[in-house]
Amino acid sequence: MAEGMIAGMQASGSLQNGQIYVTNRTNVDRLQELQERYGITAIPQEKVEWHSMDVIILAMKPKDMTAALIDLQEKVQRGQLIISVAAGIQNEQIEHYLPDNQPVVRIMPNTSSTIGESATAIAPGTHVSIEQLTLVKKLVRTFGEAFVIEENQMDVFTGMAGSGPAYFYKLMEHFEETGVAAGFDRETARKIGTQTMLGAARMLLETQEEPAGLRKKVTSPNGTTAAGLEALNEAGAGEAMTKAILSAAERSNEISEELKKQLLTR
Ligand SMILES: NC(=O)C1=CN([C@@H]2O[C@H](COP(=O)(O)OP(=O)(O)OC[C@H]3O[C@@H](n4cnc5c(N)ncnc54)[C@H](OP(=O)(O)O)[C@@H]3O)[C@@H](O)[C@H]2O)C=CC1
Ligand SMILES: O=C(O)[C@@H]1CCC=N1
Repeated sequence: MAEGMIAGMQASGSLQNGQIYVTNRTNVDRLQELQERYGITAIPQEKVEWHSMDVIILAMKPKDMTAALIDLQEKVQRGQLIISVAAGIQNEQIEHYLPDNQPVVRIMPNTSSTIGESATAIAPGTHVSIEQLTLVKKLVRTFGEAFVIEENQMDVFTGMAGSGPAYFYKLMEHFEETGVAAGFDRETARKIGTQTMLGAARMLLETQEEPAGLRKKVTSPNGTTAAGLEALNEAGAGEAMTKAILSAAERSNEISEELKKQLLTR
């Protein structure tokens, strides 16, 4: 996810390469790769001048978050803005490990940040100033659209947009397989699917019409789309989408509960 954000930030031209630093715990080759690919500064953790960073973005797996925060306790400056992209980890849980009144913001991007098309949620913690929130919005907009939400909406946002690209890729896999099985070569089947998905998404964005209205315009009485939609309904496609979003949201909540248990022991 970090690479996706870096790619989007860099391509936006809003940030200079010299403004972006990236680090990790162990994988030196990965750092080298990121530095070569994006022209940013990739350095081992011990060489990071933490005090000179305007913003520290935490993009490790939720399971690695507690250790990372404990490590950060000594390094973070008072008032320094901390952004977390970790699914399921609440601002309060992050604040718990950091000095009093540390400004913390949770964001939930998705991998479409790579091409500047993420739908990213922003949920500020309790110690974030208006200026800092403005800065986060500006940063997030370098890799897509920003949605400022209440933190209690974060689990469901994660189910919708954080995980969302995977649902559409999964649909595309089926779309493509069906085309291939019917005799199209894979490349053509993928292009047909991609253009169809892109066209539908742009119609929604550019016409501002209701999805149901656009659907009706495709659906001739007793025609092919009606047959296709009936099959989708019979297979429970609508319910499946709702279930996917809610299951992901539930998992986000579970991750938060798992961290709460760790919190009791540290
Ligand atoms: N993948 C996605 O689509 C999305 C992911 N997220 C969130 O982003 C986070 C990362 O996910 P993802 O990119 O898939 O995971 P990855 O495992 O690909 O990346 C995690 C990175 O964190 C590094 N890391 C772990 N601990 C530390 C530490 N203490 N200090 C510095 N670096 C550390 C790891 O490197 P090393 O092991 O070398 O330290 C690794 O490069 C998760 O919290 C996830 O919930 C949010 C939205 C979407
Ligand atoms: O699968 C995950 O947990 C992460 C968070 C949202 C998307 N990917």
